[in-house]
Amino acid sequence: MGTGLSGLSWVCSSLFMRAYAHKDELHSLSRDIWSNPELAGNEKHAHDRLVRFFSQDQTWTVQSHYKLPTAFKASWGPVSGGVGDPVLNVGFLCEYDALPGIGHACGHNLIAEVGAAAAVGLKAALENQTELPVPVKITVLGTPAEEELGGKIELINAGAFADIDLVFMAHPAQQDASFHPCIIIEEMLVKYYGKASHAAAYPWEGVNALDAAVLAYSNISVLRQQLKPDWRIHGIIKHGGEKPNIIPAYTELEFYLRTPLLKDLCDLKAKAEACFRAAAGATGCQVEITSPTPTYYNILPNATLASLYESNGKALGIHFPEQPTSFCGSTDFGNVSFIVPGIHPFFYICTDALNHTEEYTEAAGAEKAQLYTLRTAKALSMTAVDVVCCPDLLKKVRDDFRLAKLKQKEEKNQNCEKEKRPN
Ligand SMILES: NCCCC[C@H](NC(=O)CCCN)C(=O)O
Repeated sequence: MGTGLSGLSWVCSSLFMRAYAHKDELHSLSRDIWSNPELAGNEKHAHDRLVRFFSQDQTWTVQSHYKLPTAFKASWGPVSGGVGDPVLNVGFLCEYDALPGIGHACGHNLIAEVGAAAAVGLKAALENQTELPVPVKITVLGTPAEEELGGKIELINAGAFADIDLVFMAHPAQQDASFHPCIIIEEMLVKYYGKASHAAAYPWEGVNALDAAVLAYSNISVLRQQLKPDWRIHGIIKHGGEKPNIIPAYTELEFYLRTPLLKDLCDLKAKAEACFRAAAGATGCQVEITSPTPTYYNILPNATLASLYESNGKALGIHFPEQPTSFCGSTDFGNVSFIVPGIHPFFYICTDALNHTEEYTEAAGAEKAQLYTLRTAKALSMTAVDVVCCPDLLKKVRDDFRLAKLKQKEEKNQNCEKEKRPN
């Protein structure tokens, strides 16, 4: 195989046929994960299932429980190149955590399938190649706990991305998009401490922590009217008391704060904190405010990878609407995008249902999502093939990455002091 062939012609010759051969196995993989939904950090069944999937082909080296109890790593290669040549390590990410009560309502079972399928597809295309411009290795990382805790951030901190050169994953949504920014998110946990008393006999002796929680919730609702259209703040009361005749001595709220820019997040945090503290003042409660999980960053764009993905996707029949999706979520892939050049496209799965609903859970397990899922995996593999085969493209991808980071750095310089983000 020479270096001049496009990803598409390669794929037509080998990858399509061989990846197609795995289609039932891949569907069974995602269906099994879908049937056994597990919350962030507890994805034992999914971890074991994915480890088995890769271990059955002995050309993969598989590390279970890789740096985190439910993370794994599967590596293949390097192929081609001479001894001592620098290796290009292409990463694919699998997510597999579910949501409380509604299972795989964000379709992370399909993210696992896309990651596995794209890696298997790339391996099929590269197997037996001896004339690649650089030796290539494939790494699949099982990245748990996206919905909560930020598994990828823990893996970054543990060095799991240190030797990866490019990273690919894709997320199910309402339409196809080669790039969607995803916004920064920070969590706020608010605890009010009051004083219990008999609610009928001695109400004047109590300090009502539920009143504080309700006022806090209302303060935020009032604040919302004055926020910028692309900011988000939303929360729940996690603990609201024990019994109507006991004045609640303790309540707990969990809020998510989101903005596209870090400097806006600082403003939003300050406004939210004022709302929470005002509720404490009004009721006489003590308040404790913490951010229990790390901040998820926005996704850095990579124009070259996005445009290659779009061309490959179009060749496979993917339609990319002019009007980008209004999906306004957040992901710990954002933090990865600051460390390694990569893409996180969105893909349609043959439903109008919205993420985080029971209808979406059903769609993520349905047979009809398969065509879209595997087509997405193929487009990712083809994009990887393009970059692997063409050193100029690899250089462009790396230049885009540097440029995007530089732009963010300029933005970061306008931020409040205490915010940290990788340079
Ligand atoms: N610590 C809270 C993280 C919430 C992340 C969650 N992610 C998703 O819904 C996936 C969407 C894109 N990956 C969110 O609420 O945005």
